[in-house]
Amino acid sequence: MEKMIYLDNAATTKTRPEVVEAMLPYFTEYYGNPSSVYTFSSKSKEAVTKARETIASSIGAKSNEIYFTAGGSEADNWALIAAAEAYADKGKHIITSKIEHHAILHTCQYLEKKGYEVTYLDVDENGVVKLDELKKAIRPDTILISIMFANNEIGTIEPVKEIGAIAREHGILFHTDAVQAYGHVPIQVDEYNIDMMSTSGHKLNGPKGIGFLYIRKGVKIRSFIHGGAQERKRRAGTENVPGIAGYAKAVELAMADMKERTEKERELRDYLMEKVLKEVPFTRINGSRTDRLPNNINFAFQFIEGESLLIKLDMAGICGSSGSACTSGSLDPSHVLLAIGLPHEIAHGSLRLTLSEENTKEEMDFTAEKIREIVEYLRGLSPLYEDYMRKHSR
Ligand SMILES: Cc1ncc(COP(=O)(O)O)c(C=O)c1O
Ligand code: FES
Repeated sequence: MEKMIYLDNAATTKTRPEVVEAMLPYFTEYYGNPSSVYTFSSKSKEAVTKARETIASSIGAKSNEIYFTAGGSEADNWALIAAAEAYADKGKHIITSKIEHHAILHTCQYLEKKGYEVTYLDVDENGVVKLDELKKAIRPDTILISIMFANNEIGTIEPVKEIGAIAREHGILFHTDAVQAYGHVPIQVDEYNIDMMSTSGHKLNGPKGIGFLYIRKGVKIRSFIHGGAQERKRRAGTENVPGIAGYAKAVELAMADMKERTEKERELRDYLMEKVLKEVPFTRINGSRTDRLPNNINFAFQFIEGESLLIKLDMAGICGSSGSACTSGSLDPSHVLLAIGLPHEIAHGSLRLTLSEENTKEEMDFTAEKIREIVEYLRGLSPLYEDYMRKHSR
């Protein structure tokens, strides 16, 4: 393969070699089932115990508040469904936002079919949840508030601390989907009043198919997968020992170098963003310019289709992602871009680039140059652009 420039780290990240290294013994050497009684399996059990400690301490939690899952989607499903069931006697109203990941939105729709009521909060033009709307939405029968820590498309970081405080003040459970934020921004569950939190290993250079749900001690929440007694009887199934060991390694590394890593990403990100904004007319940035994940860029290029841009970028060896949905078989653009008020035609011309510390300035220069060339080319084919230019050149 020719040189590839990977700018889709919000989709998934490269597993660090140290992570793979940490996983290997649990496939071939210490493959015992952690639940078995013989001494041989104590190595696997020990790995899970240690991993739980490492992970718990990264968010200021206790080990027995960490429940391993098969990733972010499972943690989101579990948090919402099990909490809804456990607190149904108090009420059946849930508050979330319009820009959540589908793992939350589709679970909410499922709960609506089961007789729950869900309020989907609006966000402002930067994708920030409106706190006054949140306060107004709270009812005596509200049992759960679920708002993401940071958005996967536009990178906006939500006012989680304020949301947590509001939830606490009203005695309502607060869940946050921190899949995009964990390992990229510091998170302490007590400081933010978080009662439940979902994460996923493959978004912070860990393995795929492993995540955890943090559940604060005292929160009444039922088991989600029924069967054996694993995860304190709340999530049955033989533990994914290599995945868990790898996840803990990824967390350890991510916490150790978070500051330098994200500073480097931010610098490269701002360089690319400014360059493209300067060189490509009719371009805007979607999402907050200040409260934003350090590695996220989301451009909207007027008069073009994000999909065509992506395909052309791919031909140049650049991996990105678009806010458009035609790939998922729908003609609607992303629900996130519509929620921040972008008109359809602009939302269609969006491009998400998410960096890693492995990217270089040369890659940013190459990417900016390709974007400039391709956008110019695509606009040359666009009747809308031609129309606009004709009207405005008179
Ligand atoms: C905000 C958010 N929540 C949940 C998920 C789902 O995580 P997983 O792929 O581990 O199921 C993702 C992944 O894209 C995400 O970005
Ligand atoms: S054509 Fe792809 S989403 Fe619009």
